Amino acid sequence: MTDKTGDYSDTNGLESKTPFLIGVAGGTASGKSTVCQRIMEKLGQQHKDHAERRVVCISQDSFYRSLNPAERLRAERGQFNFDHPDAFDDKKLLAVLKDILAGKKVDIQEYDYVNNSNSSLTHTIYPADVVLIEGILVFYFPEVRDLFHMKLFVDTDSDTRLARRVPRDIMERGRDLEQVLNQYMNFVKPAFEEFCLPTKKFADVIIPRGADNLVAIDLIVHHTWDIMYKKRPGARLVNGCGGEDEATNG
Ligand SMILES: [N-]=[N+]=N[C@@H]1[C@H](O)[C@@H](CO)O[C@H]1n1ccc(=O)[nH]c1=O
Repeated sequence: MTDKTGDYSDTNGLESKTPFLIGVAGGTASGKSTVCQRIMEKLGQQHKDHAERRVVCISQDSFYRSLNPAERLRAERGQFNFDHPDAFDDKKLLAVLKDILAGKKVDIQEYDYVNNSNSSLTHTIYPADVVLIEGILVFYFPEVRDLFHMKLFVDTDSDTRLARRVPRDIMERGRDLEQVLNQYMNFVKPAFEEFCLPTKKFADVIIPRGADNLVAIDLIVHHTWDIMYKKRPGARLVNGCGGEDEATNG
């Protein structure tokens, strides 16, 4: 029988199926990306070829708006606020998410933190079952927030986040300690409190301790799996999400 949401017995059903959109918010260095990676691994998608991957992740950082010359100069001196909503091109993010929901493939630019701008590198996101979008302000813009089917907030202590952020910015983003701490105190911390933390109330699930919280991640993976695949008779379960073919049970 065809269940109320339509017949998914053919694998082509995926292309015509709206992807399950998961927003993952939280402060900088809270573990958002790692939570997304764990969810992708557990759904058995991490090592698949891009074109066949059924769970993908994009970052809100790919949607930083272009800076004018004066802003770029400030950014090089660590005097530009990348944690403020105005730093993002939310209209572009909204348009891309709507394309993803329409089952279209989209090209996403890789952000270059060293040069504070989008790099020429892009990667293609093919139609997928589950699309994760992670970023400090993914719940700030109402039209973007309203597109998510599930909203997760990664709630990690600020001191833990700072302790992670300092070495990362120095080693991976070519900054010095003084600049990192100044930027944190002048922009990152105040903007987190003013713009990011208030969006926690929109979350469906708050994940204390982020990626270390394996119980929370397992609950989220199983719930996502149930929503996405229990409806597809014959869908194969992988990576401990049930371990056997789902028969149609009417
Ligand atoms: N600076 N600062 N903070 C933002 C924010 O905390 C985080 C968002 O992922 O990336 C940081 N960020 C963003 C753009 C950039 O060019 N450099 C940078 O460090």
